[in-house]
Amino acid sequence: MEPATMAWTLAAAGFALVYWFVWVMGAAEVQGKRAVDLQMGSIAGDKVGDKYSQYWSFFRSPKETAAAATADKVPAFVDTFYNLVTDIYEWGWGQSFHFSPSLPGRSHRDATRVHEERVADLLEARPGKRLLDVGCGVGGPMRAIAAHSGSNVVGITINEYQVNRARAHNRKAGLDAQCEVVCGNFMAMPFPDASFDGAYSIEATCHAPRLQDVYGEVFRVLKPGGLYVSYEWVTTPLYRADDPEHVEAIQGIERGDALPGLRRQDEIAAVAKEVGFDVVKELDLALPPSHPWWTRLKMGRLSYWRNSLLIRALTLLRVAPKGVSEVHEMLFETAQHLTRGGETGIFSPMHMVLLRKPEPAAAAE
Ligand SMILES: C=C(CC[C@@H](C)[C@H]1CC[C@H]2C3=CC[C@H]4[C@H](C)[C@@H](O)CC[C@]4(C)[C@H]3CC[C@]12C)C(C)C
Ligand SMILES: C[S@@+](CC[C@H](N)C(=O)[O-])C[C@H]1O[C@@H](n2cnc3c(N)ncnc32)[C@H](O)[C@@H]1O
Repeated sequence: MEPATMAWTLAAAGFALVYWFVWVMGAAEVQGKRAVDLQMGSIAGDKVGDKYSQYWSFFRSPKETAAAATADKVPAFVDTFYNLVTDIYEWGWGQSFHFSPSLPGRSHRDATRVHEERVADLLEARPGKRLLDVGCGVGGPMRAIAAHSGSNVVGITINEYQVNRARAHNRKAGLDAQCEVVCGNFMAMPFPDASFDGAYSIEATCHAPRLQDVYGEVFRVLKPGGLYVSYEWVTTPLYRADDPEHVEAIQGIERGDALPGLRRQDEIAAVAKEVGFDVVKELDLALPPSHPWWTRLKMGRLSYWRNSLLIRALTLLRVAPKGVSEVHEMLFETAQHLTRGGETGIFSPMHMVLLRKPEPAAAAE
């Protein structure tokens, strides 16, 4: 081959390789977000590093002091966290920001959908019903539940960037007539009393410093007789506070997921009763016969490596803002702690409670 032809062939092959690596390999789990679209929510490109340091400063003071002194600062801290991670989550995981038990022989997408549709079925959702999605992310569950049940869903999230992403996805899916999204704090919701037929939260209330504050609000906005399903992040009875390995995994999960402190499994139903709910059902969906929820994290090692490389390249080329690599590295570490929590059985991200707001007559008994 002529040297010039050889050079052109090599250049074309190199270009094709880079194109494949960035556009194809780096494509989103669920079509939509690509590596080249990674932003840091509503944070300006040159402020990502500062915001990332600000995020970490929350964990610097001793735990007890931090929890007490900063409870009122948690929503802002959680908002910063979601500005930092939303695009990476969408790109590397999909539009549903939660785990699900794996289903042998079926895709992650199917497993996610089944886990979401279970919520709609538990709520007996159907056309004409108005549901509340407490901590809705970019709306993956909301769209699955609206499509499956025909009900209307209103989602609330503290993060404005997620509101815009969720609205765009709703329009694209043709579900914007059924799905609405509001920016606000689920501990002080901008909805009138008794304005929803049902409510659910999927892996979101773990961000509340006091579970009473969010469960109390859900109780207020539900109609009497209305059902509420929550998938809660908890430590299980296998967790030992005197085992350094257990403590390391749980603290790692808290630091990498913007949690003011994980709750024990037995606290959930107690808080629900305290705010007035009847507990209809309580079940840890992570326990057998369910298949492990953490295998999806373990299987992704090769893609983490690819993603990390891709992010570094895009940062160097100034396509992705500086600081994305650090955030990605933090998520990689968090994935190890979550996997450890799953393998040891000390942690569950899907402790399910089904609650009912009593009818007035029943409440008076
Ligand atoms: C409910 C919450 C979030 C749960 C999960 C959706 C996310 C927890 C950890 C996240 C991830 C970890 C590793 C990332 C990987 C390094 C990257 O290359 C691609 C994205 C990840 C897989 C990312 C995806 C989302 C999680 C699994 C919390 C916040 C309450
Ligand atoms: C892990 S994501 C789960 C999102 C969604 N439920 C899903 O499964 O895709 C947690 C969500 O809770 C929201 N959230 C956390 N604290 C909140 C608060 N105080 N008020 C409103 N939303 C909050 C976050 O903004 C985010 O959308």
